Amino acid sequence: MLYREFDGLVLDYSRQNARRDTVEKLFKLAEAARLKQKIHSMFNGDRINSTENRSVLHVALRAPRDKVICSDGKNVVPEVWKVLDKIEEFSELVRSGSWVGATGKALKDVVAVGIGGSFLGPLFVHTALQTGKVCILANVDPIDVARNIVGLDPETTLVVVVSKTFTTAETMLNARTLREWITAALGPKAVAKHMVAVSTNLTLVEKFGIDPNNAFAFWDWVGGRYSVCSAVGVLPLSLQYGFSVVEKFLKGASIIDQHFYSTPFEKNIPVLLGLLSVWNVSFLGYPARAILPYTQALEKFAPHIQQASMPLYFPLRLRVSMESNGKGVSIDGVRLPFEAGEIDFGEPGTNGQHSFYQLIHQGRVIPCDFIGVVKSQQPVYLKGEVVSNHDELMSNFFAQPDALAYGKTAEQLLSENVSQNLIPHKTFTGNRPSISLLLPSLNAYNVGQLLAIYEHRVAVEGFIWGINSFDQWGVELGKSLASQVRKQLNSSRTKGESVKGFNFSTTALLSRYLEVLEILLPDKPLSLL
Ligand SMILES: O=P(O)(O)OC[C@H]1O[C@H](O)[C@H](O)[C@@H](O)[C@@H]1O
Repeated sequence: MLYREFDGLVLDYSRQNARRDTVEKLFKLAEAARLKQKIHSMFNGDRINSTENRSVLHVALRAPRDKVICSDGKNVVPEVWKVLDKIEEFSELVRSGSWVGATGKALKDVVAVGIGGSFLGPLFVHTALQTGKVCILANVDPIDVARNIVGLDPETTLVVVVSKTFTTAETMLNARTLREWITAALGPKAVAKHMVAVSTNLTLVEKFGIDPNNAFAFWDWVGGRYSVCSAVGVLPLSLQYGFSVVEKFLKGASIIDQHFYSTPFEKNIPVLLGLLSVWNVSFLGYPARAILPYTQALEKFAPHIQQASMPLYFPLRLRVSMESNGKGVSIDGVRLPFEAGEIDFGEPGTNGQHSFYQLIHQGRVIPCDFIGVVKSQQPVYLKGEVVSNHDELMSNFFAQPDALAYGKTAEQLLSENVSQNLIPHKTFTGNRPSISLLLPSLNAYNVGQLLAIYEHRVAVEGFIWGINSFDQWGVELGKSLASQVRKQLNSSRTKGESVKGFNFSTTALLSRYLEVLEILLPDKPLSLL
């Protein structure tokens, strides 16, 4: 049966372009690729991220206290829990109003600043847990920062700077901007009460001026895009929802870790999903995947799985795959003779149905992940209606996979008296693959399960393709070119130096930018804060 259940979750993969014997062959492929050994290597703390010489142990971040998971022969679980305990204590102090700001007032708002993995995971989980309005986000664009602190009072705001390296240009710029916002209003000493940090680089945290006692550590065996279960996500989310809620999220992820590690492949949800993705990408040649949650609360799930980047803002009152598997060489550095990775995109249903589904139904073949939830976070029954608004939403969740799988034939259209000229336009070939994943509800525990399923699915794909899913060298090239441009802008703006050392096209565009800026920028620099 192409249907699996685990711990309240249901996976239906009967609408793939794969038969039972295809799945059997994929298990053989897994065996040939030594998938089981690779999974065990990851959990054993082997340095499977070989280009960075690091273990990949995000599973340790959500392991129960008594579990033993070693990196370099040392059990890392006690260190993990030391930080979790510190977060619990700190977030309770802030939430109860015992931690006061520089002027003695309790803190009401949290602004968390980060980018990439230090942003998207917390944003996804925050958006999933929040039943009310989704908060506004801030980008490195100064106007966004300015807009997002409108209405916030430095006296009652806590800034959490989230950066694994504590060197990322965008994050550090935003952190400096917010430091200035706080110190201008409350004086330099206020940083101690209004700014905390999450990082692996505690030396730079201290250099920045944040008290090391107010820093929450994580470790180089946690990849940025796999860091939401570290202090990166746990601190801001505990400040927002309380530690006990975040603990449930960690438990949900941990139960999937155990399932992934020990369940035979035929019943192993992340393994089945990973193998089917490899089938779709490498054998059927479908380069994209649509992630379509039928719940608005998962609107930031697809961006997290893509691993895009933007800074974030969390009002306390009440906010992985393309970076991982977007590789062109094998783990041994040999150019791949096939395409790896897929283009992930998505929107919650039914919104997506009114924008890009036409392409999915009749244009390109794009395997779809339909994600549905049985119990709505906010059920609404209108007077006189038997079905709830949520049932209406879920009707679409059930209908769309069939529309894709079965399509509509010319014969059916003829029997419906559709006019001849419209028949080609209304014909749908069907045979378009999808999976359906049904969660019992969208509480913190289920969100943890969902996260871990997708994290491990990405790992399975990478293990089969023989690539390193845990490094991201492609990101570095853009960063170093941006830094050259920044230097040029600096020397042009301060010393009037002309643009040099770039290709013709960039030189022309950059010169034009500087020329127009000269005309448009007023004499005095604008302060947006
Ligand atoms: O947490 P940071 O060190 O500031 O890094 C933030 C992000 O930087 C880059 O974009 C990396 O590709 C991401 O994986 C990382 O999450």
